[in-house]
Amino acid sequence: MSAPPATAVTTRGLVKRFGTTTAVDGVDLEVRTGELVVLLGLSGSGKSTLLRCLNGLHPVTAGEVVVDTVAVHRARPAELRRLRTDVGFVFQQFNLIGRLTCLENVLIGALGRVRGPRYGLLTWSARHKREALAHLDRIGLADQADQRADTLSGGQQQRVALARTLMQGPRLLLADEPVASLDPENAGTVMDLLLRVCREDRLTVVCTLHQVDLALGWAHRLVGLRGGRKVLDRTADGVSRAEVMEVYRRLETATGMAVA
Ligand SMILES: Nc1ncnc2c1ncn2[C@@H]1O[C@H](COP(=O)(O)OP(=O)(O)OP(=O)(O)O)[C@@H](O)[C@H]1O
Repeated sequence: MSAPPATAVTTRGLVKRFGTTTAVDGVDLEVRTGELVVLLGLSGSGKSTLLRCLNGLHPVTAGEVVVDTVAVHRARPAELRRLRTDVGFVFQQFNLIGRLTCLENVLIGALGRVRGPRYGLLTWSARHKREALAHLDRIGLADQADQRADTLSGGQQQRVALARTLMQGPRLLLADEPVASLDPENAGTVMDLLLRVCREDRLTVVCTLHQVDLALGWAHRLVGLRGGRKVLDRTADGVSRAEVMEVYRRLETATGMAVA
């Protein structure tokens, strides 16, 4: 891809329905290149669905999604496959292959960039191995390169998962509750790393979180969803906690009952 445009992600009137459930309801969003945007909202407010619409994991029902210069909402399967090598995805559950070493797991991130399959460490070039080691070094786990992934702590596994995603060479990184299963210290370490790749690589990060304090501490911008609609879109600078907590105000139904 050529030089990235200043806007990394644009959605216009994005709607995603599952049967009769409207998960995302007319969301307009602009994410600038190099920004760390956190999506907040109650469980079921549409955060994960919105994230998955950005790389075409969920086809959209209506509206537009543009990532870099790719119109995701009308992309053909081959175009979507190409896009997904430019868009990394970090999941809550790490999804490492436990019996493989950390280095082998990170190398998997490069599969989209090489021709043909790879079976084991010996089939990777020295250049790829050096690159994978450099990513492990960056996340502070170079000395664990030869250790089986399933022997690491949750926090360490999530860092390896991040290194694997960086190995992909993405421009956009989508992270779906990347710290939900981590203790506060490890959660902070992972958020630090996400912010660092934003700053140093000008990588754009869109991340869902449940912890408002982490969002306030690390995000450049906060986007709040309620019932699939965008109800907050503010730079984190100067935003008050009370303002953010409004996102979590329960929806009032016609009968006065509170629902999420
Ligand atoms: N694959 C699916 N099929 C049917 N309904 C879905 C599907 N994925 C999400 N939904 C529904 O869409 C709505 C939004 O869900 P989504 O997972 O995006 O919310 P969320 O804000 O990410 O929630 P959480 O914080 O619990 O992960 C919910 O009502 C959910 O049940």
